[in-house]
Parts: sequence; C-alpha cells; structure tokens
Amino acid sequence: MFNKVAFIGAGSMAEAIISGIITTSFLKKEQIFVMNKNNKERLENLSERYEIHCDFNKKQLVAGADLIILSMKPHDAQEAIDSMKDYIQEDQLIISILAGVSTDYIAKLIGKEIPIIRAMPNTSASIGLSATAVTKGENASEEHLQKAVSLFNTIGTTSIVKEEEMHTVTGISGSGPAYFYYVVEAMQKAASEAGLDQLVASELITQTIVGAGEMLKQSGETASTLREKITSPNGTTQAAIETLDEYNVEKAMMDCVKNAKERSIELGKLM
Ligand SMILES: NC(=O)C1=CN([C@@H]2O[C@H](COP(=O)(O)OP(=O)(O)OC[C@H]3O[C@@H](n4cnc5c(N)ncnc54)[C@H](OP(=O)(O)O)[C@@H]3O)[C@@H](O)[C@H]2O)C=CC1
Ligand SMILES: O=C(O)[C@@H]1CCC=N1
Repeated sequence: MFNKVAFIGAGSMAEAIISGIITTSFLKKEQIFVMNKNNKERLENLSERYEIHCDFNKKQLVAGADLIILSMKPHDAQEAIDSMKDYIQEDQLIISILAGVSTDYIAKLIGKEIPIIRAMPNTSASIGLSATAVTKGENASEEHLQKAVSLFNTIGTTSIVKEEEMHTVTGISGSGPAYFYYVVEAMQKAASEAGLDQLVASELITQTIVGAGEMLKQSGETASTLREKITSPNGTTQAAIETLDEYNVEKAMMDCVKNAKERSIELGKLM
C-alpha cells in the first residue's frame, strides 16, 4: 500500500505510530524515514531502537515517499512545511496529525492541490489501541481516506468523521487518555494516603480501569447501566458517587472536553 513513509517530526506521537505500525508489520522498518528539527540524539535513539532511517536531508527524506506524515507541533508546522514544500509533489499523500489545523490551511502552506488526510490518533497507538478519527481534505479521494484508515487500523480503531468534528474529537479521544491517567493518579494518591502498598494499589487500579473498559466494549450495556449495577443502595459506591456529584465532577468533565475543543480551535487560529 505504501512503499516509503516519511515522518516530519519525531516526537512522542510519531514514535507511538511508528511503534504501532512496526509491531503489527504494516510496514517494514526500512520503509520508515523520520526527521526532526535538530535533536540528533533523539533521531539516533529512534534509529537504534526501531531500525528505521533517520535523515536531516529534507529533499532526500521526502523524495519517493508515497506518504508524508506531518507530526510536528502545530506552531512548528509553518516553518517545517516552508522548508520542504518545494520537494513535495501532488501525487504524494499527506497525513497530518496536528491538533486544530485544517487540511485547507496545510494545502495553502504547501501551495499545491495535494491530497491531505487529517487524523487525530492518541498515544495508545504505541500498543495498538489508539482511538483514531480521520477526515479527508478537499483534494483527497475516498481511496486516500481508505488507505489512511488501513494505516490507522494497525494501531487501533479508526472512525471517519467530518472535518468540522475534529476539534470535538480532539477533546474526546486525542486528549482523552490523559483524563483517565489523571483519575488513576488521584486514586493512587488516595490508596497511598490510606496506607495501601503502592504496587498492590497500582495493580488493582490498572486492572480496574482495564476491566471497566472491556465491560464497556464487551457487555453491550451502557455506562449508566454498568454504573448502576455496581451501586448498591446505601452501599460504598453510592457514597462514592455522591461525593463526585457534590464536587460536580460531571460538569468538570464536560467542561474539560469543551475546553480541550476550544483550545484545538485556538491552535488552528494561532498558525
Ligand atoms: N501527544 C499526543 O497525545 C498527541 C499529539 N497529536 C499531535 O501530534 C503532533 C506531535 O505531537 P507530539 O509528538 O506530542 O510532539 P513532540 O513535541 O513530542 O514532537 C514534535 C516533533 O516535531 C519536531 N519538529 C519541530 N519543528 C520541526 C521542523 N521544523 N521540522 C521537522 N520537525 C520538527 C520536533 O523536533 P525537535 O525535537 O528536534 O525539536 C519533534 O521531533 C502535534 O501536532 C499534536 O497536536 C495528536 C494526537 C495526540
Ligand atoms: O495536547 C495536545 O495538544 C495534543 C493533541 C491531542 C493530545 N495531545
């Protein structure tokens, strides 16, 4: 499907995707090329660990790549694209994972009628469990979209959405893993305060969150039903949920997603 894939940006998200696509054998190591801005040590480290090609020569990196994955921070995109747009051809496919940034804006930066897929994966890509959403820009075809779906399916699930929904998606699943880690951190603190052994607490909390996720996936029941099944009248869960309600955690979570979405919109405008 792809002969050569060039990552522009070699940070945590690029690594998560690289690790996912290598683990699932979607691409061979020698088909993957990566560059960053100037962190040579990071590139050497990636090259050693994944046996992929790392290259600071932009012309060489982009030449012959049928897929270019933009994986720098949104505020670095303009400079990065400016420095290599002359080497990018219209028959290459661009996938951008940049939060907030529209396909139209990237096409404008490149200055060509080039197919662009916008994607929002998350860091669980590194273990094949990303929840990724994709959308196609003006010059991308259904075939381009399906190619992107195939790629992202190797690192988890892939949903197709409208481009205007990408900001909300970012607030839900792009940033989403962090919300659960935040809850886990708080539970670990509570366990520690109560004197529970840290390792035991970690094991219990991790398995609890994995089990709850699998229940949502496998049981066919809604989150509300699953929660109600745990909540015995006047029991421990009722006491716990009443505390969450007192703190209006539902509103906090809704505002959390809303603010992530707003920030995604801002990131697109800051460019
Ligand atoms: N982290 C996440 O959970 C998710 C992130 N995203 C999106 O993915 C993108 C990358 O995020 P993340 O991996 O966290 O970021 P990182 O900061 O970890 O990595 C950014 C990378 O971009 C490189 N870079 C910066 N400027 C240039 C340039 N001019 N040319 C080439 N490479 C450049 C950096 O190189 P150097 O180190 O040399 O400066 C670095 O390798 C962002 O746009 C983000 O919105 C999307 C979904 C989830
Ligand atoms: O925090 C961020 O901006 C990126 C986008 C989605 C997850 N992390």
